Amino acid sequence: MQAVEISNLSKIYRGKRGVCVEALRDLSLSIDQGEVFGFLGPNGAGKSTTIKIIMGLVKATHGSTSIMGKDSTVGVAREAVGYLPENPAFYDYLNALEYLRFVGGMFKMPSEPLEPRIEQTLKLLELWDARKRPMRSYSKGMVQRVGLAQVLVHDPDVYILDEPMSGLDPVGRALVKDIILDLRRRGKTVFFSSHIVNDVEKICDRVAIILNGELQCVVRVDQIMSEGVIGYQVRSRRSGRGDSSDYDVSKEELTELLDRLRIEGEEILLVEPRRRHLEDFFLSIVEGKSKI
Ligand SMILES: Nc1ncnc2c1ncn2[C@@H]1O[C@H](COP(=O)(O)OP(=O)(O)OP(=O)(O)O)[C@@H](O)[C@H]1O
Repeated sequence: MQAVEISNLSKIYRGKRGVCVEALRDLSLSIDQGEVFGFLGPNGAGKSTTIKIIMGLVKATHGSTSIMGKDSTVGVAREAVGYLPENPAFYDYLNALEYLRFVGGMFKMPSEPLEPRIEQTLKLLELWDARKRPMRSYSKGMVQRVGLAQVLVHDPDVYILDEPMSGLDPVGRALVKDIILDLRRRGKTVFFSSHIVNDVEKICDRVAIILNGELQCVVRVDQIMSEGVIGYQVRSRRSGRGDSSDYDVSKEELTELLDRLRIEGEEILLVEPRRRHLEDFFLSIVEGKSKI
């Protein structure tokens, strides 16, 4: 059984004056259980629309979505899900502690696992000291962290996150990456959208790229990374001398260079692959330079 299944999804938004926007066209995706899956696309590509349809917030024009084998438009299917909306907004007059108690109550969690879980989650997201301040006083990044806290507090099996790194500083982004990696270690499924490709590269098993509402490709990140070695940087130093020399060589030229440097009595300090990053791949798809 797939954790999330999206089948032939289409969405046309119809405006009041008959203006139509085709946001999704025949999108199909399967997310395996235990997988971290990145949903990439530029602004306006259709990522949030897809996620809102899965979460039952927007109605599809055609197609269907399921979570753990159940129709995701039926509420009971979403009990196993932690959902982070894009730009979360919370009750301004509640503090983080009260809000997480409210969320735990919605998931019918008894106070015994709930209270320690709230403490653990608020500490993890560095909100513990601010837990009794009303959320209207929180910064943008703090609100995003509350959004992540309410996703984690009931320990669901499936996580659907719309731009989880949005509004966070580099420290906050690194924390979110660690949290997602920890979820993967614990066998959870994470489906998240982003347009910041560098954030995705280190944590995803697979990514899908969507453009103008159409799926362009689904790729394994490790495959892109391993196929992406385009050459090597080599640094060497003549024995007894302080200065080092750098060389950029292709894959084919590497062995010949290393042999030559050894014969010349050079000490090899570094051999580092230069690879095509996921971002290069993403840009080549989005800019139409390559297709899969
Ligand atoms: N309620 C709406 N009414 C009309 N058009 C909409 C509505 N919501 C989204 N759209 C349009 O649908 C398309 C896809 O939007 P969507 O928000 O799904 O993209 P996205 O990939 O999430 O973008 P971003 O990265 O900027 O958040 C865009 O052209 C957008 O203008």
